[in-house]
Amino acid sequence: MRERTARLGPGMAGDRFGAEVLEATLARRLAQLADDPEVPLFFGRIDHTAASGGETFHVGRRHVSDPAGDPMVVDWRAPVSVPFYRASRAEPMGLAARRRYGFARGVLTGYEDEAITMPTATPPGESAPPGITSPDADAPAHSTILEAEIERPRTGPMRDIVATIQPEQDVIVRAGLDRTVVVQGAPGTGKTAVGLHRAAYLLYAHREQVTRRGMLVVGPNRSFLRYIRDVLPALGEIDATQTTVPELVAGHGRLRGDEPAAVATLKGDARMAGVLRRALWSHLVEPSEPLVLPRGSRRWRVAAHAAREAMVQVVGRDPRYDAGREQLRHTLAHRILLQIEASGDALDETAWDRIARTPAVRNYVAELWPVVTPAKLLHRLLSDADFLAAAAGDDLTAAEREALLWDRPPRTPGAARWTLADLVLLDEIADLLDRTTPLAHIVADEAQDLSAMMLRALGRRARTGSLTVLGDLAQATTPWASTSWTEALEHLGRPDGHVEELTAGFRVPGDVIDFAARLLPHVAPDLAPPVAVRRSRGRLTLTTEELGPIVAGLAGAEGSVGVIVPDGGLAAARGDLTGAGLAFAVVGEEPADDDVPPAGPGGAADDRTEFDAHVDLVPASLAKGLEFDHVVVADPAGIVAGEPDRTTGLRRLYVCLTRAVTSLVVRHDGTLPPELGTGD
Ligand SMILES: Nc1ncnc2c1ncn2[C@@H]1O[C@H](COP(=O)(O)OP(=O)(O)OP(=O)(O)O)[C@@H](O)[C@H]1O
Repeated sequence: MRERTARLGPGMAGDRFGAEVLEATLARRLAQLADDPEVPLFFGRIDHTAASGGETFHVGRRHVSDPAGDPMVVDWRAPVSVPFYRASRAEPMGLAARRRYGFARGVLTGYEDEAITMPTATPPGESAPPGITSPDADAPAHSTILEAEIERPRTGPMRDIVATIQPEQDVIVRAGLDRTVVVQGAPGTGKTAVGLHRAAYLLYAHREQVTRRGMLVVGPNRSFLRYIRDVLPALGEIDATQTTVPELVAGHGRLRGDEPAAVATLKGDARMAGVLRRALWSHLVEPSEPLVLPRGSRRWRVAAHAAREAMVQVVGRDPRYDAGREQLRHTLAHRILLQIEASGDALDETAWDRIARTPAVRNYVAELWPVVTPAKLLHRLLSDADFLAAAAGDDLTAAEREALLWDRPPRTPGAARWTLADLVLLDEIADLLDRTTPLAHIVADEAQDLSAMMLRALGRRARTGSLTVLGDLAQATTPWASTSWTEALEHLGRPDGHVEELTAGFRVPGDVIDFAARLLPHVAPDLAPPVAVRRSRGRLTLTTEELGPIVAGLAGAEGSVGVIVPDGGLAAARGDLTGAGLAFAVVGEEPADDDVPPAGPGGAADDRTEFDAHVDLVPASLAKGLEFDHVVVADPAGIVAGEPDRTTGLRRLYVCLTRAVTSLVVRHDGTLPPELGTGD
């Protein structure tokens, strides 16, 4: 398929422009077909029963056809592939058997067959088809290939799970484009994986619409986006934009300021939406003078009361603020037009618009419906106590208004040191002025950490589309975090969205879960820990040994190593690891050239990420969403103390303790947070 595409050179096009367009299309197509030789094209096969047509399909990452154009591998997202993921002996979906292939670095290492339907079709005296083990109807299907995939030592950045998506995950992945879904799940239950596979599914199932209108994947920070960035391209999808909330609102101004958590929380409160709306619409001025339009020798007028009536009429249509101004100009122009026509003047069809554009109409309307910019409005709101009080009405207390006001207001909006919460407010104002262009779908990861106003910013970008919202309320570590998904759905403007829960833990082994779950009653009493599906119970070690030797002891381990430290302890830990002669990368810092090997065959130097290093040093605030084969959590008490309050601190620690796939070492100075209950 690649060769065929490459042969279709741009020479086929008629003219130069056509050639350029074709070249761009071919380059895209080639990029989509580009393959990692280590990633096999198929991973499964389904055999239908004779009664269901008896056909056999290989299932793979993408559709592959032979030179004659006949399908050799069907795309995992095609409807025909659904039984591969969902068929069971209880519900065979027409399958006789399912085959799973095992690969190691692109080399086929084995396969296993699972009989789905009892081979009743096999006539007596004949044996089952070769390779198909006779089913024991009562035994749960066990797959060593699936188990090996789950147990495999983790290295490098996140990989896709396309070969082993579980039935309950598949239901979410294939939810329709019109459905907004919240996925609540304990650490390691596959939320991120499911969200990315849903993105890939929607890009496939609604290709034209989703590519045209856009797909956005929103993650908590840049290093997390580097961690997941290979997953969609490995599934053949290069058309999703991966971003963070700060990047999403960066167009409104430069992020330059910081502020107390209480103020940021207040600015993130949903009540601010009403305050901004009232502040904006309070700019309308009641007309006191008539509109006078000189035309030739005559002067046409719209009386002040009639102009007022026109304004009320326009406002009643609930337009965006800027569109309302245009509508008012046209409504007033229409009134003049009627007068001119009544006087017997014949007007052509452009007259209405021409009148609306005259300086007299423009200037008159500009007085009544003044131009407002987001920055000017927010600057005034945060500087002018009376203006804020009027806009706030009963929504904010006097103390809250006091907290919102700047101590030393910048002289101009341009001089304001906007904080992240401010930029999100500017985004809300921009949408009140002019409708934000919506996208087809948004996947929002770690969404529990978003404020109501941030959720609104995402919701308006999916106004005519839908969202996949991923998160875990127990891992909320921002002061403005959600405490309920029902409320979050309200803020997203999707009260009808569904909340699904994933409970099977694919990452964290049993002993490590049991340890981390001691924190749950303190951080999220209503939530249960994941149920580990890993067979290995994992290794858990509590120690007071020095950090350098601990990590040195793991340097020869097969999988990746993550050393999680309090943000404030990063410099010291860096010294410890360097002192122990270890090579490592730091999460959040773009790696230097010689820190990590090139990323895969043909990977350019700037393709490397910190996750290509064997050992990663991780500030606790960036641990969320990541996983490592071996994890060392240094100074748990320091991690808890690094947060503004104890609950947030314990949640941060819960996040850090749940990053390990194989082993967890907790390194402390002799005292552990009492909530870990290690006193016994
Ligand atoms: N069906 C599956 N088959 C194999 N591996 C899976 C499956 N589902 C999830 N995993 C693996 O489990 C690990 C955790 O997945 P993921 O990071 O998506 O979980 P999460 O719920 O987002 O975790 P967190 O709450 O910590 O962010 C990953 O290594 C992922 O590949």
